[in-house]
Formats: sequence, structure tokens, C-alpha cells
Amino acid sequence: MTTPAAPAAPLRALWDRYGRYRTRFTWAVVMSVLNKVADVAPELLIGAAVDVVVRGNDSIVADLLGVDSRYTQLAWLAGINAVIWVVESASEYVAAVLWRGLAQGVEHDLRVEAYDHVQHLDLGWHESRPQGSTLATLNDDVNQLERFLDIGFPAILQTTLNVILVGAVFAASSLQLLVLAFLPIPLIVVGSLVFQRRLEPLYDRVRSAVADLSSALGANLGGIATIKAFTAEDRERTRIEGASAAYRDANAAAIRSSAAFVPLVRMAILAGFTCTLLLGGWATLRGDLEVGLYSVLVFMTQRLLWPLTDVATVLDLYQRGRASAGRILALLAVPVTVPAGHTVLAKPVSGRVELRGVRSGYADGPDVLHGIDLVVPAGETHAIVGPTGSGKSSLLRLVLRFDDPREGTVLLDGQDVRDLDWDSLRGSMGYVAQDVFLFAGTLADNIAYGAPGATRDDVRRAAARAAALDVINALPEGLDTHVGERGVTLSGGQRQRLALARALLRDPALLVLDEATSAVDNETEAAIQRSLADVAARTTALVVAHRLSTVRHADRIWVLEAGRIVESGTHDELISADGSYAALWRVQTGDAVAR
Ligand SMILES: Nc1ncnc2c1ncn2[C@@H]1O[C@H](COP(=O)(O)OP(=O)(O)OP(=O)(O)O)[C@@H](O)[C@H]1O
Repeated sequence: MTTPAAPAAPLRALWDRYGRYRTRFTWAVVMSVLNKVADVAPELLIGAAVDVVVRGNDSIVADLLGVDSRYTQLAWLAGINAVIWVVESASEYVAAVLWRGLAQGVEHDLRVEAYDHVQHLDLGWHESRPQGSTLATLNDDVNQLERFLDIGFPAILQTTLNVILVGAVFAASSLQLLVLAFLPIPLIVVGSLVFQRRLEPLYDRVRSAVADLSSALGANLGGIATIKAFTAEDRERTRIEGASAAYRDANAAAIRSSAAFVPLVRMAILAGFTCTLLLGGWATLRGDLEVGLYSVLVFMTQRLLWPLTDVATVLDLYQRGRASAGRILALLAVPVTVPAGHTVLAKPVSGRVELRGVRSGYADGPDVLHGIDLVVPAGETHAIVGPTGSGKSSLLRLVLRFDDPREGTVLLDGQDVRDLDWDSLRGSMGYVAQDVFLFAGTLADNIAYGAPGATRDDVRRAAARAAALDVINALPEGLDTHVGERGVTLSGGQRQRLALARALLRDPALLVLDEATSAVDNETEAAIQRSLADVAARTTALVVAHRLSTVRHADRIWVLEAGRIVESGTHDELISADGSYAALWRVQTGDAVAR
């Protein structure tokens, strides 16, 4: 299953999606405009001050305010200057708060929305895509977009406003100087675009080198026991050294090119500045330009051109923001192919399971299960056995509706599972997977994961039924002991017992166990069997097991081979039939050697 393509205009799509932020956005723009106006105004005041000093009674300030004294005129200018500085500082603060708030609001909403969508996507989708890539979208792409909204967009706005405002001052003063001062702008912008295009593949190399490095580091830390066991430390050090050197070299190449950019722009600025300085000066000497205006224009040229040194960075932020928005929106557009139904099962749920003519497989792969017909009547315990890879787990996945069959129907209490809402379907089940996952938290939290309202006594009772009390009592803080993200401090068998307790605490109508006791010793397994026999009197159970002694007392055993049911019956019936099951039993009990 592939991820849909990103929309053609991702930032526009984002704008449409987040209508609720438009008022805040408008205010942020207003504040940025006010800030830029207040930022440019002091330069005009410098010109006005020079004008006052040079022309006295004839100055523009004298005309506007009707004040003759140069001292009073300058005092007025100082007062106006103070007001402008206050406005500039206040608007800068408000604009920063608004942009940051907007960026973080969108970041938060997008992350939560994207996460929620991802957790509703089918298990098949998760399995077909590297986890790192989903994580990168949820983390890095969302952060990248936040950076663009917080830094990139305000910078684009400010630079554009700068060009407009400064351009207006030039246009009002001297068209000739306007042309000269603006001449470097297209050069800088086009240069930035070319530069950026050149840099892109270099940055791509940096990104892929860092991705390679971090996935190598992640894999090595995860597989540290294997590295040690095979004394592969030196080899792995060399491999990481290689990945790290590739990252360093890619970065060096990008830095060599990007560092050349600012000096080049500086040349263009120098050209514009020299033109204004020289030609403006000559015009002033000829009396074509006021002295005050000349000083303003010299300052303004710098003011106009310097921010353009950031164009390449801002363009980079823009492109990254755009690409990130595209990836996030594409993730949000992935359709849920196993959507919840709406039917609610009548309580109490009996847990009767039926598979009718089921054919199923994964993605575009071949069929894994062929024509499966199977019934587990309410209250009975049925087992599925068979060689590895025969499709046992795949069958359980259909009952939990992690996948839908390609053909045929799966029913719970006589209802097609496709029609049921998740509460009726999965809410009626207690599931123990082959690979037990424990969340970071206490043992009590983990056992009560599927029944958040459970009391301490409920938790203890469930633990007792799963023969997990001794695990808990052996730990220093009992139920309050923290287990790591993957329960690393516990053995496989201990984790399985906790997972079983977690499933039993839900008091499920249907217990679905996939090799739930494969890692516990025979004695513990016997204890679990005894208490499960008690549970089984009240629930329906579907159990996958390799160790046949686990399931010999099941009401019915279904034997799967290469995705087909080859025989079924009670243990005794299957032994008498002397088929695949009987052969497997002999192997496991050692009778095969004896015969
Ligand atoms: N998520 C998956 N994506 C693609 N193919 C899968 C997936 N899970 C299982 N398969 C394939 O389906 C077939 C049946 O696998 P399944 O895990 O159901 O067998 P199993 O009988 O439970 O095996 P085991 O006893 O080893 O757990 C195998 O060929 C396997 O490669």
C-alpha cells in the first residue's frame, strides 16, 4: 500500500485546512507590517534632522509643524522618534508572539491529527512502511513546518515589505536612484534561486547521509547483544565510522558552496551602494537632490539590500516547509482500508466465532489462507496448530480484524465483523500477541491497560489467574515497579504472564491467544492451564500453540498446513486418525523415536 501523492499546492491546502487560524494570521500580518513601517521610519527621521540642520526655517519639518526654531524642530523629531521606537518594540513583541503561537498551534494540531490518523490506519499499512519514515513525518516534518511558519514566512513578509516601503521612498525621491538601487535585486533573487538549486542535491546528500547514520546507530543499539555475541564491535565501529564520514563529507561539500553565497551578495550590495553614494552625491552637489534626502537614500540602499542576503535561507525554509507540509498531508490522505462498522453487538457477547470460505493474503502477495471454514461455538476452547508459516497467526488476525479476507466472511456472534464497531468487536476480546509489548509505566498500568477503571484487587486477581503474582511479588515495588519501554527488565516468560493478565482483566467474551505461553516453563504453564480451565468455563477461546500439550484438552483442534485445514477434532480423535497431528504429537512427546 503506497502513500498518496502530496497535493500540488501543499501550503495552500494547509491554509484551507486551518481556517480557524486565519484571524490570528491576519493579526500577525498586521503587526509585522506595523513593525516594518516603524523600522523604516527612523531613517526618514535622520533625513528630516539633516534637513532641519541644513535648511532651518525652510525645512520640511518647519513646513509641516509650523515651528521655526531648529531646536524645537529637533525636539519634535526626537519625540516622534521615541514614539516610533515604542511602536516598533511593541509591534515586534506582539508579532513574534503571534507568529510563534500560530506556528506552534498548527504544529500541535497537525501532529495530533496525523498521529490519530496513523493509529487508525490498518496494521498492514504499518507493516508495509518503515517505522522510521512514519516517525520522521510525525516529528521532523511537523517541526520543519513549524520553523517555516515561525521564521520563514515572517521573513518573506518582512523582506517583501522592506522592498515595497524602501522602494516607495526612492520612487518619491529620485527615479534614477530607484533604478540604480533596485538593480541588484533581480540579480540577488535570481542568483539565490540558482544557488539554491545548486545546493539542493548537496543538502539531499546531507539528509540521506544523516538518515543512514541514524538508522545504522539505531539498528546497532537495538542489536547490541548480537554485536557482542559475535564480537563484531570492530566491524561495526568501522561501519559507523564510514557512515559518519559520509555525513561529514556531505556536510562539508554543502558548507563549501553555501558559504560562498553571502560574499557574492555582498558584491551586488556594494555595487548598488556605490551607485547611490556616488550618483546621489553628484546630484546633491548639482542641487538636484536635497542633502537630507541624499543621506536617507544612502542609508536606505543598505537597508534595502542587506535583508536580501537571507533570500537563499528563506527560500530553503520555504521549500522544506512546502515539502514537509506535502508529506504530512499525504499521510493524512492515506485511506483507512479496514474501517469500523456501526453495528453494536447485543450484550452479553457469547464469543462465537465462525469463518466461512475465507481466503486471505497480504498486500499483493499470494494467498496465505485458502477456503477456511471453521466454527468455535460459544464457551468452547479451540486450538489451531500446524507447522511454522502455515497461517495460524494470519487466521487470528482476521478474527481481530487487523486484516479483512480477500474472500469469505468472519463472524462474531453471527455478525460479519466488517459491520461491527471496534468496541463490539475488539472490546469483546482479550488478545495476547506472539511478541508481547509492555508500555513504559508500572506493572499495574500495564495489566490494567485494557481496563483503565480496574481496581488494584481486579489487577491482582487477573495476575493470579495468569500465574503472574510471583513475578510481581519478586519485584522490589510489586505492582508499582516501572518496566522499560519494551519491558526489558523482564524475561520473555514473565512478560507473557503479564500480557495474559492484561487480557484476562478485560473479562473478555473471546480470548485470543497467539503462542501466549510459549516462553514459560512447563510448571508455570500447568498453573496457567489450571486457571485458564476455570476461565474457559465462562469464555470462548481461540488458541494458537506450537507445544501441543498446551492444547490437548481443547474442545477441538484445527490442524493447518500451508494455509489449509487438513484435519480437526479432539486430541483423542486426532491421535486415532493418525494423521498430521498424531505425527506432530509423536515428535513432541518423543514417541516418534521409539516407534
Ligand atoms: N504481515 C505480513 N505481511 C506479509 N506476509 C505475512 C505477514 N505475516 C505473515 N505473513 C506470511 O504469511 C504466511 C503465514 O504466516 P503466519 O505468521 O500466519 O504463520 P504461523 O503459522 O502463525 O507461523 P508461526 O508458527 O511461525 O508463527 C507466511 O508465509 C508469512 O510469510
